[in-house]
Amino acid sequence: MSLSFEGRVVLVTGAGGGLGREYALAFAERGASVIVNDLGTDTKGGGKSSAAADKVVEEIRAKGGKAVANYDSVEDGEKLIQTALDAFGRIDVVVNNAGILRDRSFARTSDLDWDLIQRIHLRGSFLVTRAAWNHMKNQKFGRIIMTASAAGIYGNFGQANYSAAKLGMLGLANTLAIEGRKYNVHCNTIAPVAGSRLTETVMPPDLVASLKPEYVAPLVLWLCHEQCQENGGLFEVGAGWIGKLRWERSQGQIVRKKNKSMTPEAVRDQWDKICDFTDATKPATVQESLQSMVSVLSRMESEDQVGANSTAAAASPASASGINPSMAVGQKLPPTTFSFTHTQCILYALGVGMSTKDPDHLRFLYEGSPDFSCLPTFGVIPSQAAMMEGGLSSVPGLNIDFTQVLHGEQYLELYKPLPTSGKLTSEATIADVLDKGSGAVILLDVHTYSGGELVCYNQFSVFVVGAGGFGGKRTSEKAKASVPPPKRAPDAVVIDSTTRDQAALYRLSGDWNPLHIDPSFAAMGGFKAPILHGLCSFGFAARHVLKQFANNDPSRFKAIKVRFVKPVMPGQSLQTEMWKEGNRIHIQCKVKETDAVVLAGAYVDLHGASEASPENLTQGGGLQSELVFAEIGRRIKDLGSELVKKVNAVFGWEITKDGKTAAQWTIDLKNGSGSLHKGPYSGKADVTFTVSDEDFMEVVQGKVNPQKAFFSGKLKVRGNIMLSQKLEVILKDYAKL
Ligand SMILES: CCCCCCC[C@@H](O)CC(=O)SCCNC(=O)CCNC(=O)[C@H](O)C(C)(C)COP(=O)(O)OP(=O)(O)OC[C@H]1O[C@@H](n2cnc3c(N)ncnc32)[C@H](O)[C@@H]1OP(=O)(O)O
Repeated sequence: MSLSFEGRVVLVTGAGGGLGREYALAFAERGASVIVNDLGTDTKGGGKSSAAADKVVEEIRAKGGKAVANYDSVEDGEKLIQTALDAFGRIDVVVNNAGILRDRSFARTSDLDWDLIQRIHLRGSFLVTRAAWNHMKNQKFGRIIMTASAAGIYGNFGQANYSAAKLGMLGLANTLAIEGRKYNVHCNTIAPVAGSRLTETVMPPDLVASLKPEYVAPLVLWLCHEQCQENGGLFEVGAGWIGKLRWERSQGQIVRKKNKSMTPEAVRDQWDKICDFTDATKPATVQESLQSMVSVLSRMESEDQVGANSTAAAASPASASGINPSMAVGQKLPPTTFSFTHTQCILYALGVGMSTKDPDHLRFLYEGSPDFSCLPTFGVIPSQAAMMEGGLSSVPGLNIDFTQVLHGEQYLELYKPLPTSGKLTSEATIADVLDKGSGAVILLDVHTYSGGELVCYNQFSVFVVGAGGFGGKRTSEKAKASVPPPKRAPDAVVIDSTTRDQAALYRLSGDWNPLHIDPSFAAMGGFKAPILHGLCSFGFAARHVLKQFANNDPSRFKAIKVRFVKPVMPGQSLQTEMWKEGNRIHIQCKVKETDAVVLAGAYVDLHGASEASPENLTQGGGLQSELVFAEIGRRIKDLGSELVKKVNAVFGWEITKDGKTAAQWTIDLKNGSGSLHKGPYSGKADVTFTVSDEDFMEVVQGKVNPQKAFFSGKLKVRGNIMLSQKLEVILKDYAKL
């Protein structure tokens, strides 16, 4: 099928001769209505005449084509576009071709030589394109051509002004390509070589003769056709040949050590490596470019730890081609350290939809709450940092297009309740790589430690759309399986809205993937708008279960598994359906507005309400003070009537234990507060406790059963809330143990 431009309206600037004229004739010949713009100046911008444009319009009309002339300067961009709208009612294609030369050696380039060239080429292209931009966006179609030059790409003696303007146009085109993509407005750049009024001043006549404009125009027509999806490309074209250009970057070299200054001598000493293009990479986006910078930092971190030396190359987008499981599986990412305070815990809780509207949420939102806690699903955050900062892209055998990465599945298991502040170290390993046909699945196992003790384990399943078909296996025994829910109506359903800014808020917890905020990035992944983080919906679902089946007690949480089957858009409502089967709560989440299942095969495993007996606490012997106290708190809460009796005896107060008004007890060493509550935890703390140094030591060392210590009076309860200050001091001292 020949390429038709029937119904399209095309503006060609500088179309009175040379390349511009050729484009205008070619577009018209294929049915386009053409605006032939030419100011009628000479090659240096002098003089003015309507003759050049008129002549081309006549030529077109003589052949039965449609064309009108325009004689305005490209600096009057609006007028050019108005001509198109007046004559034909729309504008589909802009070919920025007009230009003049003011060649001078750099030393002799005057302000005027400089300004004139920038104004006509760069500013003119900007003004004409801007005038057309909204029309193109609104009609969801537009094609723009920028005319650069080899002089800009490579430099050329005597053309400093022209080179600068021409490469400026490439920069303009690169960004327009990104901004226009989702509106089907594409922008490409050509660097043509043709015998024209401009080139005849710098080329021998016989060469000019062989470089005919008609050997350039077909590329321009193709790039401007609706069938062509090329966007943001740069092409050299001439004499019937076309080549595409792209950036290449050497693997480079890290020239400083962490926390050390960077010296010119280090740069000198590594110069050969910095400039060595062996295994060069080809970053195509700012994201790809920055990705390697992020990885460089984490690599420095790991070098600092192991004293190794490495190149930034390994941190730059993988130079291996495609997915190669035999290279990738078993690879470890550099360990990462995640330091956090209550601020991150609260920010995360807000990110997964907690709100002060619900009094139950206060314990996760206010560090002053007596039972202030970290949501269990916060456990994914330090681990994710390990993957993102650790540079998945740096793993040999994983050459991934990050615009195609989706979160496929997630498993999280906690071995201890998460602290509300601290330092966690994570180590990630590529557990397996699967070929799912429509995509590749990368399984990452991440273990997170606090001071050498395992706190949680995550398995991330990363789905790379379109990266399948590399001949790998389809399943893995290492994958944590998802489990379908029972075939009966759910035992409980919770409906909760996400907000329009849910992803914008959630990302502040550390998942900076532009897919969730940047419309152009989302468009590259094939989405109409940025989508919600999978782990945000996951956080919503988990807290629904925690509220429904565990009275919001984070210490009851054991593990969660989720598969993300469809994206969620910020602002949609999540409907979590839950089935209780013993300590396993099966879950399924739908988007309420569309009824589409978005989380499937999911479950939360809870600890039973009386799974850990106080006796068990002493068995480890080496339990840390914080955990002992957390457990004491949990057990005291479960002691029921015994506790009620004891407390009532000590204070003469009445605390009932009838489920909802159960006495609750928590301790947070970092915040130095411990309290017994009368009634639900949203109530005021009524009672504080204290303990002597020796007795506390005995409990910590596991020599004394905390339950017995409590009832023997070694762990004393006091009825004066003001004593919490004293308690704080005591506990802070012990926190150092
Ligand atoms: C450093 C980087 C770290 C990155 C971590 C993540 C960063 C985050 O910022 C990114 C996100 O949060 S993205 C948002 C959350 N995720 C989503 O919205 C994805 C939703 N899911 C989908 O669109 C499809 O399921 C889709 C597209 C995933 C698959 O759909 P299809 O291609 O149609 O697949 P289908 O034909 O149904 O099945 C083919 C095989 O693939 C398996 N499969 C399907 N969905 C899967 C999923 N979600 N996870 C894992 N495997 C999945 C199927 O089971 C099938 O395999 P098999 O035949 O062997 O069973």
